[in-house]
Amino acid sequence: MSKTAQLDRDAVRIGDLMIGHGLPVVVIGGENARWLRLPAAGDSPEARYDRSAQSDRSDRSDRAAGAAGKTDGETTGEMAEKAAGEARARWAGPLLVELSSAADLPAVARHADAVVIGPAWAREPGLVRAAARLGLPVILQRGVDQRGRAVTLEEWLAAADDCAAEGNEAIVLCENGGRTEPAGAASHLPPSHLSPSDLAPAPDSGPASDSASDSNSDCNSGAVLALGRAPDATAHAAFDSAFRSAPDLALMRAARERTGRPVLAALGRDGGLAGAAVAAGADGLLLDPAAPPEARAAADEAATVLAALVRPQSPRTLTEARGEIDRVDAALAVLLERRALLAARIQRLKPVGGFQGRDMERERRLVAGMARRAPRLGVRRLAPIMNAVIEAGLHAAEEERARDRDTDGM
Ligand SMILES: C=C(O[C@@H]1C=C(C(=O)O)C=C[C@H]1O)C(=O)O
Repeated sequence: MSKTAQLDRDAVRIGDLMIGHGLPVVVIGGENARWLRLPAAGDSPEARYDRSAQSDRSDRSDRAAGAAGKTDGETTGEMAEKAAGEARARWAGPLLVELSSAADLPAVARHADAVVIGPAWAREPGLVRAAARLGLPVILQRGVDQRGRAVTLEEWLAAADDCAAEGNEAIVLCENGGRTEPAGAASHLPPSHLSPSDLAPAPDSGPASDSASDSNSDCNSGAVLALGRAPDATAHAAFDSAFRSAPDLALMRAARERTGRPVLAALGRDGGLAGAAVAAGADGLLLDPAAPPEARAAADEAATVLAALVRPQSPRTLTEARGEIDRVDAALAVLLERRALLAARIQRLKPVGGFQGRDMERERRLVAGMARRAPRLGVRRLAPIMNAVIEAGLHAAEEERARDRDTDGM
């Protein structure tokens, strides 16, 4: 019996984590689920050391290389076994393991809850099919392949079809970034003009190497053009790097619409696009194992607050419904806090502020405006709610002013 027990293509279960349409946005790489990238055979000892140090710094040593670094005589498969086994022993929750080669498959089958196929392999049907046959959910990443070429939407979806052809429908599409369109004037070269020496890792992607593993060494970096030959190269390089390594959210959305399968946005170590990814329909956010706490916080916040606004759900159980209420309340709290700050500002701007300067006509109009967006409550029910909100804001503002006066008078 396969571990996936997949019924429907629009939701995939990984351990106790459900990813899909109509379900809460998941954050992988944070508290919900871990992502382990297996060390590649070509990893130099320095690269392994460097990766390990990054993991240690972020206090999240899921990145196997280094922690379970290769010692002499160890095969790639043994390395994978050790790394995946160690990760499993440290973490009981959902564990996603990224292959570095076909030799890793047995270790993945033994220890992982899902197999991750990195962008380097999306166009290797043999490996994709072999991974699908493990019977685990498959996370299929799109980005830049081993030769520095961006995998197209069609190729990505063809790889998903390869998985499905093996009888595995538990597929999650993960958009990593890597543009097919050139971003800067100097990069109007067809991909076939590229040689490995034209490629450089993105700034945060660790030591440069033309090995397959290193061109895929960071979730979100991919390989970018080093525009070293053009005169305006330096000016464009930083922009190009950021642009090319960011997930293509329009493409992610298209993949979701075309296939009905759940999609993830790979954010790398930067939470900056978390909100945009959620708004674009991501069912989950994938963070690099070495992402700093701020990136994880940004991803969690987008998956909670923003998702409550842009991703209405239809929960079926009491637990699901309460989870959704918690997210809506989180969004309300953020907005109530912002409203109270604005109301306090207004009290300072008005000739007469506070309760003394209360403007009942303005309050009546704002309730009427809100009732159009909240027809279930209507004016009659909203009026007392907003009266309480407004009075709470005025009380907080008056207390703050009194404190300020005391401080000034001292
Ligand atoms: C903020 C103001 O002061 C008071 C508080 C209001 C509010 O919190 O929305 C509205 C009207 C006033 O009674 C204002 O005049 O706009």
